[in-house]
Amino acid sequence: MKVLVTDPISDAGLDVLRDTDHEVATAYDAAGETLLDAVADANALIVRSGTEVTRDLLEAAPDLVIVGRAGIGVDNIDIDAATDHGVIVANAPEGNVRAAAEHTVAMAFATARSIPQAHTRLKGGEWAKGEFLGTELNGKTLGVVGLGRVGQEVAKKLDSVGMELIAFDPYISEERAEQLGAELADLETTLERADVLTIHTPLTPETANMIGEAELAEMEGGYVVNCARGGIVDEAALAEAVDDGIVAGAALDVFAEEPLPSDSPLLEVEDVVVTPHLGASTEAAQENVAVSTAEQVLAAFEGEPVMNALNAPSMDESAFPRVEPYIELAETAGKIAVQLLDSRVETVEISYEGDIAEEDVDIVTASALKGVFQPLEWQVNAVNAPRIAEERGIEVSETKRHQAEDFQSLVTVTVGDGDRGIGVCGTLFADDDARIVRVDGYRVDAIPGGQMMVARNTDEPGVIGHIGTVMGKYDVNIAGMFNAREVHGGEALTVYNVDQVVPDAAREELESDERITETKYISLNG
Ligand SMILES: NC(=O)C1=CN([C@@H]2O[C@H](COP(=O)(O)OP(=O)(O)OC[C@H]3O[C@@H](n4cnc5c(N)ncnc54)[C@H](O)[C@@H]3O)[C@@H](O)[C@H]2O)C=CC1
Ligand SMILES: O=C(O)C(=O)COP(=O)(O)O
Repeated sequence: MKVLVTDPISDAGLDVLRDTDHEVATAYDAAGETLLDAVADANALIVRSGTEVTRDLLEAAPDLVIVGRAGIGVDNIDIDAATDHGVIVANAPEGNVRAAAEHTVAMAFATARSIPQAHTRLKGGEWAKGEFLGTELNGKTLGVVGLGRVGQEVAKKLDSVGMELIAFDPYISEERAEQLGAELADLETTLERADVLTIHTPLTPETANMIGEAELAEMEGGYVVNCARGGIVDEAALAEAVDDGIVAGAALDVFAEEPLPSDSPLLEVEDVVVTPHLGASTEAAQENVAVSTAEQVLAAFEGEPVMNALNAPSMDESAFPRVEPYIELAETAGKIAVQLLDSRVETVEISYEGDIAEEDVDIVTASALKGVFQPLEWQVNAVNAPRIAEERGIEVSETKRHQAEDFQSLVTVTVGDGDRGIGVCGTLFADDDARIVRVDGYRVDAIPGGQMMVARNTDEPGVIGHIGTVMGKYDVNIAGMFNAREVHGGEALTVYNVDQVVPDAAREELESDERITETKYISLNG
């Protein structure tokens, strides 16, 4: 597998990848066509905030399995497009939180005490002591917009220097805010009360330009710190508010245009402190996020759950060994069921019985859907299968029953076309040996694999012999079979494992015999 890294990450992460047999390539300055060429044969792409992962880029990378973001923000990644292409997107949401929070605190002090401005004057030979009268943070109010991981860490740190805490975050519980000693309020109140306003939301359509001229007007002499994302605060409005003294000062680590915001008015304003997106740039943070991202790439290559996947089912690592064998079984059951139905799929039901019903089975359900869609869709996998179902208006349901008749665990995939449904039920014997134990209500004991044929015929002497003869005539070798019937002399269903494709002509010849009602060739390959 080839891992392409397009933004600089710590050697600690690169070493995790290099310790495997995978190829690791870096293309730090690649852009435009060069970048598209570089991703053409990549199986994984690792980025930071410097690479725009667009739909075009994803289209240029047909073998991509995962995009790993060695950091938190994924606003530079088109996750929708990745999902459409069946590409996992995973970030590293923990590793740089402390670094980002420390940088935010440093920026709050830097602006409140004019440290960069005083520094520049002194380096220029001026002892401008009398010109700087700072603001003490002790006793002032910190307004936090976005009380997530970084926001909470900043709140804790600035609480310990004696600040009051007020926060605006519509998606956080009162209880969590209370634990931090923060009062939850609406945006307007937060702006009015904050002496220092610090932003910690992701950049989304909802947060873009959420702090503009009207919001800044509420600040009256306060400070604004943004170490989250450029574009959340309107840069022109902030530059003007600081210039006019409505806002006392601002400190920014992030810009609407990066790198080097070419015409941001903020760079011209004396009381605006800036850093070039350094929030996560500590050795510890970079090691953390690089290692975490490399591990997730390896998990994706192994088909294991990717812990921080943003668009794919993820699961608890300790439960994975119990669930893993069912992933393939469900896919197989889905593939068989859809080929037996052989008409438009309108419903898919995945039911779990016995021990497996106790587990988190999202990943198994996604895999069953993958099996159902595989014969129909190019490049379908557990990432995009749930979306394919949704887009096609296919009703997906999941049921769980804690008891399983005769077996420890059963997974049944039933596909329906609105008129009828075909259920294929599988289980695992010792050593995770997969068995199909029920097909459309018939009890069978079939080993799924390779190529199969399922025939329905009347239960009378000579029929199976006739089927064997016809198959032989078409050079199809029968490797194994299981015959099932509900009642003596009624309809029987037989599952054949075959070594060759069953040609249409063979099936037509079989079906021309009035004792044989239906034959279906099933391929589990691909
Ligand atoms: N400058 C840098 O180098 C770094 C920047 N970041 C950025 O910091 C930001 C925060 O990261 P985390 O705390 O890890 O994210 P998080 O997801 O843990 O927290 C974000 C919080 O924002 C809240 N939120 C979402 N929409 C909101 C809205 N419309 N109004 C108010 N609150 C809203 C969410 O409920 C959540 O609590 C992200 O934008 C991230 O990219 C993170 C690390 C380093
Ligand atoms: O983790 C984040 O969200 C960051 O903003 C850090 O960005 P970076 O990895 O330094 O480009």
